[in-house]
Parts: sequence; C-alpha cells; structure tokens
Amino acid sequence: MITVKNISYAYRKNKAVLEQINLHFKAGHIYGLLGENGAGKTTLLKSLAGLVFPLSGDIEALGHEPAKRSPDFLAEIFFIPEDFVLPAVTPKRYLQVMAPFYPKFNHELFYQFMEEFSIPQETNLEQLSFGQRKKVLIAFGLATKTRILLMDEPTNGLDIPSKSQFRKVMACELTEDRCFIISTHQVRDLDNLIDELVILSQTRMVLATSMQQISETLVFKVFHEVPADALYAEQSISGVKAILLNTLKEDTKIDIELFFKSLLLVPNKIISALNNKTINHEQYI
Ligand SMILES: Nc1ncnc2c1ncn2[C@@H]1O[C@H](COP(=O)(O)OP(=O)(O)OP(=O)(O)O)[C@@H](O)[C@H]1O
Repeated sequence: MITVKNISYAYRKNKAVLEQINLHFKAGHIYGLLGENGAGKTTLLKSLAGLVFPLSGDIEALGHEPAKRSPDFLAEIFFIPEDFVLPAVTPKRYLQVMAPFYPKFNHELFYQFMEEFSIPQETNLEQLSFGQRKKVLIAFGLATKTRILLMDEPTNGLDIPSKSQFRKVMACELTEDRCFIISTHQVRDLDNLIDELVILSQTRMVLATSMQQISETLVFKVFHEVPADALYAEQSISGVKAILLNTLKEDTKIDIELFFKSLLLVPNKIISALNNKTINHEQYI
C-alpha cells in the first residue's frame, strides 16, 4: 500500500531528521510508530502525506507520489496532526465544507462516532475543549473512509473512557483495504490495537516487525531477581521485568514500553533474537 525507499530528510542543512528509511505499510494493518522525542515520527508521517518532500529516496502510496499531492491521492489519505485548529463553526457546517473532499465520506458514521465520544453536536467547534476537538477530528478522519489514515498522538488529550472508545472504533473501522498508522508515546493506549510496530531512533529506523513475530520470539515476565538468560531486564515496583527468548513457545502479553526501552539500550540482542523474519534498516545498507 505504501512503499518507502531509502528516504532522507532535513529541515536544515547538515541536520538530518530522517536517514535512509525503508518501510512497507500493508493494507489491513494498524501500525504503531514509536520513537524518542525528535526521532522523526511526525516528519515521517508528513512525508507520507506529501506535506514535506524527501530530499532523496522515493515514496509510493496507493500508486501515487505523495509529494505531488494529486487530488486522487488526497481523497484517499487523511492526516490527524498532534496540534490543529478547527474553524469556529458547528460540526454540521464543518461537514458541509470538508466532507466533499472525501468521496466515500459517511455522514451517518460521523454522527455515530460523535455520539459515542459524547460530543455535543450543536456547539461551535471553537468552544469545545482540546480533547473534544481531537475527538471530532478522529470521528471525521474515520468517517472519511480514506484508505490511509495517519494519526500523530491521537490519544493525547483524551480522557480514560475516550481512550478505550478510541481503541474500539479503530479496531471496528479497520478493513482489508485500509491502513492506519499511529505515532505515539502513549503505548498503553495502543494495547491490543496495533498489529505492526515501527521504531525510529535518532533519524534511523531501528525495527519494523509484527506483534505476532515479537510474541512468537520473546516472552515478557516479572521475576524476583534478574534471570541469567534475560535479554533485557529492569527493576520495577512489582519486581524485575524481563524479556527472554520464547524457547517454550509461551504466550505472554507484550510489554511495548519494556520492548521499546530494550531496543534503545540493547538493540543488537533484541534484533538478532527477532532476526529471522524481521526487517531492520541495516539490511538495506
Ligand atoms: N519545522 C521544523 N523546522 C526545523 N526543524 C524541525 C521542524 N519540525 C521538526 N524539526 C526537527 O526535526 C526533528 C524531528 O522532529 P519530529 O517532530 O519529526 O520528531 P518526533 O519524533 O515526532 O518528535 P516528538 O515525539 O517530540 O513529537 C527534531 O529535531 C525537530 O527539532
């Protein structure tokens, strides 16, 4: 659905923000895009949306080059940025103006999400709280029915019930021909939602793999002391949280936060454990 070939980007000379990024995003999947502050996640999302143009390399999305921003492409992609401004109009007026840009827009679905998110429908958008406005934009993005949906920190500002509502609607709206890419630091908000993980660190792609591959290869457990065969371990209030090889084919819940930290601190151990089917950037160099 989206192929990213060796792209690099810099806002300023000699200060790379993305370097030699190679990725494939497939339809029917929800991707979690993780990375430290400044790793380049937003810039990658903007590149996919055609809002910034790679200095080298190519992106092909739905057969289009995003940077050309052709109307056919724009009708099939929606980007929910972290910060945004909504006009001082009612949701109804907002739809009258914006929905025609998306030929598959489903009005009924939009109002259904608005109800599920408990957003007052007659209120001027400008008078809503940040979290409420974010939910309006999420409802709009899902109702566009675009094949690609990009979200930058979508759960930022959402209250606890809305976060679980968000997971529910996202899972329901994913179809075989749609692809959702979510950049976030709130990994717990993505629990049981994402099925693919992409990790960026310091301008590079560290890892792109499926959650299934992670759970088949690794186990996540809590111990009283650090196990001798731990690939990575850290002390927590509940004990020593550790990642080990899944030699007994156990089914444990992936601790994404622990996994992310392990990749930053002991990348070689984790990547070589996953290496069988995993793509990492070194394979492209
Ligand atoms: N408009 C801009 N002009 C110049 N530099 C920028 C601009 N936007 C981002 N950068 C720089 O590019 C780098 C990557 O930023 P980006 O926003 O893509 O990272 P991120 O991974 O999304 O970070 P965060 O998790 O903090 O949101 C940072 O060093 C940032 O300072």
